[in-house]
Amino acid sequence: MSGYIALFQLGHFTASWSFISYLVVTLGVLSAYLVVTYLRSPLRHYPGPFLANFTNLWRMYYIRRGRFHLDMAQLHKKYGPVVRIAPNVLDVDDPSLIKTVFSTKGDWIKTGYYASTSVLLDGRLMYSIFSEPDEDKHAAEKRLIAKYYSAAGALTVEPLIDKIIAQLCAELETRFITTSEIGTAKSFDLGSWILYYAWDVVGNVTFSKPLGYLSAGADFDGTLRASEKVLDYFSWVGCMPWLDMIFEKNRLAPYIWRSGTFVALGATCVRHLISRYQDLAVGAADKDAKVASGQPPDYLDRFLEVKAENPGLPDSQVVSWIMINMGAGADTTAISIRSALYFSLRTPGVWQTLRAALAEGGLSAAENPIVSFKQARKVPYLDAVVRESIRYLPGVSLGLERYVPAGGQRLASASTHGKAGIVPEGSVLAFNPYILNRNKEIWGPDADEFRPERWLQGPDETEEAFTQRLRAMNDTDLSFGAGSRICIGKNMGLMQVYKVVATLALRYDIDLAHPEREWTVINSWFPRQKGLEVRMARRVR
Ligand code: HEM
Repeated sequence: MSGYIALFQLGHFTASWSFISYLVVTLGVLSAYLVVTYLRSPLRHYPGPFLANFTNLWRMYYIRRGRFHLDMAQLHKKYGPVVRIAPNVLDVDDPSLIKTVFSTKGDWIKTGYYASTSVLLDGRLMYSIFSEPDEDKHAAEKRLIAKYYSAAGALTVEPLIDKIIAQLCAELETRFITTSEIGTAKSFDLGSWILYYAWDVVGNVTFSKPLGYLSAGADFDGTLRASEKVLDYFSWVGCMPWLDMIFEKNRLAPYIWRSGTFVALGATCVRHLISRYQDLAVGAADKDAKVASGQPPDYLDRFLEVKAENPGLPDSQVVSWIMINMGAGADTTAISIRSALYFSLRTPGVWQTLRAALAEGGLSAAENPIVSFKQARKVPYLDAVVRESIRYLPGVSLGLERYVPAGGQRLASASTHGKAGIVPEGSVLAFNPYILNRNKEIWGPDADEFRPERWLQGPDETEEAFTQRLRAMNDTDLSFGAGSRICIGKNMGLMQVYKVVATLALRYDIDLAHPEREWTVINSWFPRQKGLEVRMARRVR
């Protein structure tokens, strides 16, 4: 018996010993790897959080917390304009570099961060216009569809947008706006309705069919939640893009991880394309007949037109374009509309000034039940409110990352921080619109305040001084990116913010239900807000 015990103890001891040996070896290898990573990094002299010296995990962890824009603001306060946030990545708050990095030359390539938004097709990664790293391929693709998103192109879908704004108002009036006394109005989450609206717009401009969220008053098929999950995933996995191959971009992933987030979005888009082909086959979706009946062509009509003009263009390309409208067009627009409403309602005097400005601009609910973009653009204070809202909380509030091209890049802004010099080719510079949009040298000491007036000429400001100030603001504002990779949907997104804000302001009295409460912002590349609770009443004055 005692022999067995001795043997067991020996076995136990041996097992513990081998476990300890493995642990020591693993920790040793890991430490050596981290130290070598640190020593090999040409960026190690730049300041930043200690752990970010060794691994991308620091950045990934903080991004996953959903408040990275605020974390970065703190870090820039502490370390200055250049902060090292990973062994190979610097976050840069230097407006003087924007024209170099975000130019139309296409020498600053998008990093692997963007790749996870691509889909795997027949075992091959299929880049989208958003994620394509090859600038020549990107330019060739963009050329095919850019005109449909230009200022003039976006105007052609305005009637499709108007229909959904009308539906938004009708749904709100039926469900919540039942009185002209704001004191007795019931409170509700306007933020969710703005999201339903934005997704229905995407459906209507892309397929001439709203997706049905406004009429359901809910995320009835889970797509909106799925889209949030896609963004949550994209925001952190991009820090170590190879992880995407394990979690998503392989044939087994959907079975193992039940992820398949981009796959699900892709499948929805394929369904819409098949449905259009079926309609075309029975003569139910002919574009010319549609136009003859007074309806504008939708984006899918346009994409199929491009496909017809370019034989050989695969259906997967059309699906990729549809996915862009769905994935990039709805959440960003909803976020920007929510910001314009929330910050204007919350900042004393702004909402009242906006309503007075709309009236001075000759707009009224009776004459302009749905405000046209042309009319909205004529009201300078509305323009100021929209631009300030997007500056204050840009629809993308994580770093726009680019690889430093051949020859490296000198960072003048880092000269006060140790061994500044040339950042070598292949390093990554990240420009976070949220950070640049709060740069005090450009926006003034009150950069952290919401103040639409900054976009207007001051009472004591000369024309020349204002022009100069405006130019500096425009050149720094990365809310829609810039250069060859500027947002393709900027015109369509902006048009909706102007129209929806003006229409709601003219038609309704709106109060925040809890003015004392801050809303919640979860930053997953798009900073989505929760808690735009309001009371709304029919406007009688
Ligand atoms: C107010 C709403 C919007 C905001 C704030 C916004 C913001 C941005 C930003 C900051 C970028 C630059 C990304 C980078 O350089 O890394 C971008 C790119 C892009 N956006 Fe938007 N966006 C908005 C609306 C839309 C809409 C409606 C669409 C739909 C078509 C869209 C499609 C795209 C595409 C395709 C790109 C990539 C462009 C390229 O790489 O050539 N966006 N957007």
